[in-house]
Amino acid sequence: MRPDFVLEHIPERAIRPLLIAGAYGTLGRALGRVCHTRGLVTVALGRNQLDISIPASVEHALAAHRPWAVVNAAGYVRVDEAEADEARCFRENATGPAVLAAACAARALPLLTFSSDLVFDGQQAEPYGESSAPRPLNVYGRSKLAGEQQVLAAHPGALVVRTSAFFSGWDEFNFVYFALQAARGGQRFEAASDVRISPTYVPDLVNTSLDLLLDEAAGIWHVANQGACTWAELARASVERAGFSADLVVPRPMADFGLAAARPPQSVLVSERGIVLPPLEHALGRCLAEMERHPVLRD
Ligand SMILES: NC(=O)C1=CN([C@@H]2O[C@H](COP(=O)(O)OP(=O)(O)OC[C@H]3O[C@@H](n4cnc5c(N)ncnc54)[C@H](OP(=O)(O)O)[C@@H]3O)[C@@H](O)[C@H]2O)C=CC1
Ligand SMILES: Cc1cn([C@H]2C[C@H](O)[C@@H](COP(=O)(O)OP(=O)(O)O[C@H]3O[C@@H](C)C(=O)[C@@H](O)[C@H]3O)O2)c(=O)[nH]c1=O
Repeated sequence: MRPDFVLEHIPERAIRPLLIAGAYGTLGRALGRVCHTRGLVTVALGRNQLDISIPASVEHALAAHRPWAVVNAAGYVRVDEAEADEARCFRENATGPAVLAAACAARALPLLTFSSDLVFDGQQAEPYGESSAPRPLNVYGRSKLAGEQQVLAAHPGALVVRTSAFFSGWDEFNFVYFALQAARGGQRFEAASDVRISPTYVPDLVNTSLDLLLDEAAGIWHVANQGACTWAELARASVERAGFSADLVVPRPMADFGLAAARPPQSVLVSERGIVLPPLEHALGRCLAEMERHPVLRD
């Protein structure tokens, strides 16, 4: 059989890479790791190699790497700092994704990008589905909503995954890690007892988002683990399951934290479109098992 005949029958995604923008944040690193496990070839670009808000930078990266699809893991996630840093927050969460979307649309490339539960105001009694009306309460939420709208206007086939409250055993930049770190040091950990969220285990998020991308899903999808709890309940469950006293977790009203940005009292996500992730308890168990191999639980 001639080699060129064989190549004709290999799918594009087996010979062209999946391009990951914002590859060195929590989500970007997890995407790289899961793609490696799944045998998906990637090209991982940090801000120095690809600034998503600069059209020439995006054009250069797409021309140089010829990906079969693009995943945008970049973003501005400092919710309180965003209140006084609106221009940069919008550049990274709205302009950047829109620039990527236009460039991908021009090349008919699939695009996966991420949004947040903070597009909602928390006034609805029930969990939020994809069709629920967004009404953000803070600059970060407004920037994510603008990003969703601008991406889908430029590239109606883009996949926009709304997700929330990451936790992971793969890095130290998340709430579960902070709670365990405090407990391990015998310190009390104050956590909000009046804000309900859908905590999301990053490996589950990444696997499901990649499945949706490979299935050529488009539009807005809610992807979070099944279940909901307050930040205080999440801290308590994490600390207890890791073998520490739950009394170390001190429940407090969110107002006591004096944060710059308003948070919705609830931003629980469900999917009306049929996506179901493993239950939160199961995800937390896997996260803690992963953390046993991590310094947080070692002496
Ligand atoms: N963390 C969470 O709980 C949630 C996150 N999300 C969304 O998930 C995405 C990823 O979040 P997460 O991994 O936590 O964030 P991180 O802050 O860990 O990573 C974001 C990365 O994006 C990079 N970046 C920022 N602006 C640009 C740009 N213009 N061009 C290229 N890279 C850029 C940052 O680089 P640098 O370090 O140089 O700034 C950083 O490496 C975001 O869109 C966020 O809104 C959604 C819901 C929940
Ligand atoms: C540090 C800390 C925070 N909290 C509360 C306040 C806050 O709402 C929440 C987590 O703190 P953060 O400021 O890290 O997260 P916050 O900015 O509220 O959370 C959001 O991050 C952005 C990026 C998103 O898109 C959301 O989905 C959501 O996860 O927990 C405590 O209760 N105790 C603590 O010790």
